[in-house]
Amino acid sequence: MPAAYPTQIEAPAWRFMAYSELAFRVLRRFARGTSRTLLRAVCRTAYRRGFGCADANGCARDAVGASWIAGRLYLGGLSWGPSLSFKDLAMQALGVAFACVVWHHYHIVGATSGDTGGAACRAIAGSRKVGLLVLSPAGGVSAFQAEQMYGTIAGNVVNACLHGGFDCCQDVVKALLGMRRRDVGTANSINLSRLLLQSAYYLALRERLVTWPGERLCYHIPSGNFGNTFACHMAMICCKHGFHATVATNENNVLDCFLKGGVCLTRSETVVKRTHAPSMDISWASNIERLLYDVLGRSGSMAGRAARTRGNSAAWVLLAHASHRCLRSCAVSSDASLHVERSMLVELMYRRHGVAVDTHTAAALKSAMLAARGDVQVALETARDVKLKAELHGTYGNGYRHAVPRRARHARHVSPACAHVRRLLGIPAVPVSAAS
Ligand SMILES: N[C@@H](CCOP(=O)(O)O)C(=O)O
Repeated sequence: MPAAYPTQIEAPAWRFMAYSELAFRVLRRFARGTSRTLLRAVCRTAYRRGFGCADANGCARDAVGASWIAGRLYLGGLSWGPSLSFKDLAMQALGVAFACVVWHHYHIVGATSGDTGGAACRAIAGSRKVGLLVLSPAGGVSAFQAEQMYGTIAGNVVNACLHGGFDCCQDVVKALLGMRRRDVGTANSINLSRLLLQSAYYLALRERLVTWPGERLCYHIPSGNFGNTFACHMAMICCKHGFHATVATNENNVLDCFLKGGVCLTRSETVVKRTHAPSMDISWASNIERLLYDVLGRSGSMAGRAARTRGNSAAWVLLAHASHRCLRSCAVSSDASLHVERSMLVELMYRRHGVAVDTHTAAALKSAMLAARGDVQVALETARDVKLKAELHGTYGNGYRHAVPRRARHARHVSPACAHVRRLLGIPAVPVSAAS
């Protein structure tokens, strides 16, 4: 957690600033001890590389943009990076930062339900100093995501599948980090720098979409591990004018329940349903513990006790208290969606507005469409539709070949750096993957 949040950080000039410069200005307020030259160089390098998409008119696009849908409804475009998901906005910068500041071999471990893994592979593959180990649930990612991750041919990248859901992969990552080794870090939102980098786009979009000072803006955020929403929560605290956030979830609605004043913050992994919005198929949203810390007076022990209700009924009272505090004091609300609603919205968006969205983004759009008419509503994009298209339509076509590796998808090379992490985990010599 940041020791303290900077406040009122935005300035009028931000509206016209390139995203790389704006991200640098957000970051420098949190990372006060770090060289400004280094931070600026990291942002410039990260957001130049691989974000150079042009829009339909051939105009250069910034790393972050918003497309108008109808009335006051916008789609927050965050998936123009190399792996086609919003995770690139943080992972590309982290990849550059790791390469700049790490002197010896460093090991990054990550758990993924599809997007974090792809973004990490794209950001770290080929690095000479950093090794990457990605753990994903066997059969729990889309065909495109599997090809994108398991097809990464680089000596420093290993993909391994675990039998279990995303929670099981994340538990392994947390156990590894718990060993407190200085040479092991993570690509997940457990790593606060990922969330600091993500909070920049909330401020950037707000600057671009709000036209007069009192205008209200609400972000609708597809949420699984709650990292994206926590990044928004941090941005809200730092922002002069504020905005509102709504968490959009699927049938695995533990977050929705918690934020509506119920207390079911966690469920057994066995009752997690597999859906066509797999990034939301989790039983425990890791970053909620950070929100608990903030709403429970920044007390680590209270947040820890409230978060550990798994098998501990005494903590429920504390958790119920936290849930009501969130309801009263946080500008975060929630909405859950069903498969049929998301599928209908994917279809409707394409037919009526000519916009192709993925199933997670559809959950955010549902929430945005139900929200108050007078305010600016921004549904945030999770990934480009192609990442989950095969699951809905049977194929994802050839239009996006640049986002998946061109070579054979079973070859895998193992670098000494990753072999070391593998040994730590006790993973067999040849990594097991869904592809094999
Ligand atoms: N939905 C994520 C799961 C990991 O979340 P993170 O924000 O903690 O990295 C994914 O797509 O991998």
